[in-house]
Amino acid sequence: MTPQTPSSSGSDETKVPPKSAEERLMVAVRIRPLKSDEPQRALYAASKKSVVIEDDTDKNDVLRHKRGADKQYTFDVVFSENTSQEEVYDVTTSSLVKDVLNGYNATVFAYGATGAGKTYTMVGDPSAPGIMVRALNDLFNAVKDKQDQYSVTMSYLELYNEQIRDLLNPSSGYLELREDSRGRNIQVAGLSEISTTSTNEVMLLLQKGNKARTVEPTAINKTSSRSHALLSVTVKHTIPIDKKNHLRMRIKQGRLFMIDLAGSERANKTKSRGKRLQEGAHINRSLLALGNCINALSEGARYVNFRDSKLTRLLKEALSGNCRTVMIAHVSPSLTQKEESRNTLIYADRANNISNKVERNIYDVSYHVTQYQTVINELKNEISRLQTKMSEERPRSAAPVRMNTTERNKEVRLLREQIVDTFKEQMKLRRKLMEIDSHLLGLGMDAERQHLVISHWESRNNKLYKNNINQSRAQTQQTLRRKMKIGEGFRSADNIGHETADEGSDGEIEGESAVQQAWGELADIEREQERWSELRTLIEQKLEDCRQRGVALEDKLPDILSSDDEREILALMCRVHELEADKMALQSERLVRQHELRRRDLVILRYDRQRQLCEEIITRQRQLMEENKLKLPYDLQELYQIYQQEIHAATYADYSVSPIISPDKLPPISKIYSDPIFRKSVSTADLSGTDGTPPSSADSDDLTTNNSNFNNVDNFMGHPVSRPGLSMRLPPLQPPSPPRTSKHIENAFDQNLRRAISEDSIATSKD
Ligand SMILES: Nc1ncnc2c1ncn2[C@@H]1O[C@H](COP(=O)(O)OP(=O)(O)OP(=O)(O)O)[C@@H](O)[C@H]1O
Repeated sequence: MTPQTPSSSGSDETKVPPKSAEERLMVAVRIRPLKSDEPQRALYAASKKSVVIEDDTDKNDVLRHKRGADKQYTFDVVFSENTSQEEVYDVTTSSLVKDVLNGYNATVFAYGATGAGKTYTMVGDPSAPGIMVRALNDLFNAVKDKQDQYSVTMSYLELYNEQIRDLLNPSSGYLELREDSRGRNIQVAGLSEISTTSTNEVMLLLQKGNKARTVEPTAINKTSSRSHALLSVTVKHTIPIDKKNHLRMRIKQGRLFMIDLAGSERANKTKSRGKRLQEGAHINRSLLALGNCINALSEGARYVNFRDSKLTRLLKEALSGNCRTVMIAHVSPSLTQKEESRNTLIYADRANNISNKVERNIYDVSYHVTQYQTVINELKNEISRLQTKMSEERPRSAAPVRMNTTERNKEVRLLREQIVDTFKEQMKLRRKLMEIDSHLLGLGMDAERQHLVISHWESRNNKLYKNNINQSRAQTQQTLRRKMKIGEGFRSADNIGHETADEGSDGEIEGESAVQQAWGELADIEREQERWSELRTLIEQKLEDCRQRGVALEDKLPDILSSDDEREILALMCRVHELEADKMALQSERLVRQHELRRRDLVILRYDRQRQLCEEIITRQRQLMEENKLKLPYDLQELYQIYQQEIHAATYADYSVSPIISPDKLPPISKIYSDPIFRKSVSTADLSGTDGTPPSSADSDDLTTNNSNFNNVDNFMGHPVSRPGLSMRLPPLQPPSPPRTSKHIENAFDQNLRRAISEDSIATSKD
């Protein structure tokens, strides 16, 4: 079996992989060392890729021994007992870390029976840190000096008895798993997402989380994890697309899940009773659900039931979504654990057949969409801070004793009102900031539009433009500005681009006045941008002041409140923050969708332009052929025919949704019918049967002069495809119209493009 490790794209950002690639799950097996109380071995690594379970039949019983041979399993990689933590990390996870930095999702999960070494691999100990510590370390080192571009957030949860607990904030109780109606977009509501850029802080958080995890001794493992633990780190890399004004951003977002599953166990072996027994049952049930999913996925089932347990719902993306996944199956070499090891290897072997579609999460968003995200992150941070405050045991202050109840209540009310007011003001200022950003975005788009007009003009009038954009642009700009200054009309301008532009032609005059206007507007836009940027700085300062006031007020709380009051207020504030964050998340999601739709509109417009140009070229070429009575090669005839069918098929499809396109509209290529050369001999009656039937080749025989077969449009274009229920009539002849030049098409395209851009700016500024 060829190992197909999750290929790392390294840090080379120019290498853009295919949009989405099918990738097989990587399966590694790690064998833990035998313990002193495990005298007999049943399993060993036969090579770097294979593991053997020994047959335990009596070696002297020749017949039975022959029947039950040792069983060998092959995997992407097998780690023998003495493999170091570093090697395991390097082979399985270090490339995933690079992938995550490049915008991919990745998961590494440890699977296996209880006591097989999963927690050792994932968490490790201080002298031999495991994958989680090493991965976090590498991630933070990679972004250390680029904190302005990267944001890193982490969360850590445990799934214990089918209940989700936040390991970074254990006092928050059980959390809910939410997903949309189609079972996608799975999220844990209320889970703290801590954003940090400090490696030390993140290590402390990890330690804190590990301490909070439910661990109990069992007969098999003194430190048996009774829960599944999921550590998630999200890395967001924001790169300005427009380096000048930072209004449009490209975001690469990758997420790394590191999962330490609880181990499957047999109650009689673990000697579990009571609570332990119940835990074991839950663990086994969720692992059984995981096993079922692995089975179904490995067999290529069309429907896989992820809904059987929370574990499988949480792992859905890793097993069947957009994610590079590595499974590290753990086995004990001990004879006493042979059956458990065999089961693990069987599942690992099946998992080898699972593959995922992996693609990079890169999207372009306008600045204010990222702003929403910033505000949401800030609110989430505040929630975490307040929650930590709530869980801290505070010494009771002397103040409540000094004050009587009425005084204290009055003071508490006042403080609460002040805190809520400051929060409201903060939200108002944040929204104001977003409005300003939105306006700046609109201005940026306006500027882009003007640049489009200018560069269009430049490209038409200045050949240098393509070879040396900057020089050419600066040159054009300088010349135009000089002319504007001295009030010279563009009509009388020299040939600015030193090119062969048609001086005096209507199009040229139009173009010149448009470019003059564009420069004027650009100057206005720049002034506006400056004004709004100043206002933004002012509001930002106000927001910072307001935030400081809020923190100062919160700090007053311990002096005035008894612990219960304080908790109540903090809980209330958390709720308000949560609601605001949820609202913002919804708004930003809506914006992202709108943005995506608008982007697609632009792409469609571009395709449309290409299509129109192709039609123009084909029609003109056909015209030339007709005029010169050229014989059409057979393959070209065929291509025309396919094209004709394609156009009819598209027209048919469009007709069902769009009332604008009539089914009997002749495809643009057939514009040839209206060309003078045809008009001479073709009449409407010739082309369109009154009964709505397509014209036969005999009907159009008159069209031909010499090469009747080749010049007969239906012969070489094929008959229009008739569809049941649709009468395919050819349209009446169009009155002769001047041929549409590519310039006309471009103008129409530019108008559409401009419309789309201005709609975009209107929509964004409304948002
Ligand atoms: N590769 C290894 N090298 C040295 N010691 C190991 C190794 N793997 C596991 N151990 C030791 O074996 C014991 C059990 O390991 P661990 O707790 O990681 O198992 P587990 O699979 O997580 O079990 P459970 O599912 O019950 O939590 C621990 O004392 C651990 O230190």
